Amino acid sequence: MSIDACYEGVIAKLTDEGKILEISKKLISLQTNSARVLFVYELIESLKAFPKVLEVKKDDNVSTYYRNQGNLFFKATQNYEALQFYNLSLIHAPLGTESYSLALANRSAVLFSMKQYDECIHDIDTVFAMEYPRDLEKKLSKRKSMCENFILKNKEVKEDSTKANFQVGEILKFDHERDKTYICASSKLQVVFNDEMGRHVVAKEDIQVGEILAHENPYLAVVLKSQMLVCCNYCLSRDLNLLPCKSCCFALYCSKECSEKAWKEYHRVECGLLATLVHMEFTKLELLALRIVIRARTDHKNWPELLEKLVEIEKNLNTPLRGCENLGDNWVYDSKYYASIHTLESNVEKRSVSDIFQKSITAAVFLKFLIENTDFMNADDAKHHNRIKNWVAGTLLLHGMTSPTNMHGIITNTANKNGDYVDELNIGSAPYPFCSLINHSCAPNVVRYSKLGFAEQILVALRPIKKGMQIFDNYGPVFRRRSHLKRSFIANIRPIFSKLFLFINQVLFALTHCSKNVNQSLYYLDYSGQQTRVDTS
Ligand SMILES: C[S@@+](CC[C@H](N)C(=O)[O-])C[C@H]1O[C@@H](n2cnc3c(N)ncnc32)[C@H](O)[C@@H]1O
Repeated sequence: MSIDACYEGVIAKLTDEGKILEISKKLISLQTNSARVLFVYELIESLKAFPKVLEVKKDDNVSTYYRNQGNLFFKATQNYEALQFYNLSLIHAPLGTESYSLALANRSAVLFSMKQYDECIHDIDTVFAMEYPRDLEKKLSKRKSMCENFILKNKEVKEDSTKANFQVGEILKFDHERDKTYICASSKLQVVFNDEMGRHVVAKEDIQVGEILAHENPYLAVVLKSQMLVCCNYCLSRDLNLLPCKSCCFALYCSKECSEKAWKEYHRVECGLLATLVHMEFTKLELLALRIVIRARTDHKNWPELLEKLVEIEKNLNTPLRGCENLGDNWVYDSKYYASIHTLESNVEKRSVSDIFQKSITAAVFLKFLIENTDFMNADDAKHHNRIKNWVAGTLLLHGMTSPTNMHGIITNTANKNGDYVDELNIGSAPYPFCSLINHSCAPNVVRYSKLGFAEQILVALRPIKKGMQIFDNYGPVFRRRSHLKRSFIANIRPIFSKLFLFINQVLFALTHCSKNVNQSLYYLDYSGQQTRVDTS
């Protein structure tokens, strides 16, 4: 059952029972997010409408099926499809089995055919480090030595391009003095507040076109379903040597480090739920809300430490320290700390009942999964149980509301086989708490840019910005239509700017283009392995 079907099922039952008005009135009367979610939770329970959690286990037969699919594509020299089917095969193979080695060995053949020799050797070495069918040894050793020969031949060319990439990295370096509180931002910017604009960012000094104004990493990120087979599930880098989570069939990582960080920060809780989360088609914003709540807890030693921190965060809500973390002698606003995420705008008072009801259903379903299928809510001390349940319920809804208002899509640029700019590609979504303080305009004066295959964003001045002027970003076409903007920029002048965006993207693409296995990103399979989209350029 999808989450939409769950929502529609609840509405249909309430309509049949003639209870829609009564439930809406009750929901409106509730004052806190936790009260709303716990009310909806009881309602879904009474209607017996909670979905069940699915279990998808690693399975040799499924792995073999996908490996055979990969073989078909490989034979047809459709390397990118073959690679993704081998990744599906790998992700479904129980660790240490023959299927696991074969998926890797076959992927190394694709990498060889794609002339990705370092990556090919990497996969072969991974196979050699495991128990593997001995008849593979001769073939893989031969492939490895062919790679080594090619690498030796190409060494000179590679050294030249490394030099060029290094210079390019220097060009985009953010070396301006940083603000002492908003530490990812230039000291030329200032965060201010007024009733009309909420929190917003203004220029403290004149800013030139092209100046880098901020360089921000996200608090965490969610990779899009369509990109799960080609991107690291933690850092979103596109990598040809991804390795799967040992337990679930949904997460691939580019390194042990990413896999361990993901496990510690949220995957330990999410791992057993991912099959259900993918199957139920939760949106990236809903998944972000869940992941943020989990990470908020794992950022702290235990529940009491988090609950104590929340008291401090709430105390600062209506002060200039909103969202800041106390580092002893200094307060900083930094995406590393949950305070910056907890305090993002939720627009709760502008939301309709049906919107709040829908978001409360999602929150209640997440809460149910966390209570019944994970140990997330377990506290050592029984007296905290109710507080924890209330907090998790309310915070799932809070971030169900902050996500659509604040999250940024992570867009990467793609190249064709010749390395020329082709298109923009959406790979994920993430909270960037500083970038989220920037208001929207159809005539923006800054643009956000993600380096190829990375989640970090840089903020670049699109026009000269005079001291005192507000910094404006363009949130995209949907936001423009929102009626609650107090100052609306009605004229749709995005078409004028889109050419400029394209140009800037192309320039930045050219500057940041690196050879890190990202060029073929237009080729992807839907996670199910059923759909293919092939770039023909
Ligand atoms: C990403 S936040 C921007 C920071 C926000 N002003 C705050 O106080 O946190 C987006 C929200 O800011 C407000 N906003 C964005 N652009 C605006 C504008 N041009 N005028 C007034 N409010 C705006 C809307 O409430 C919107 O949902």
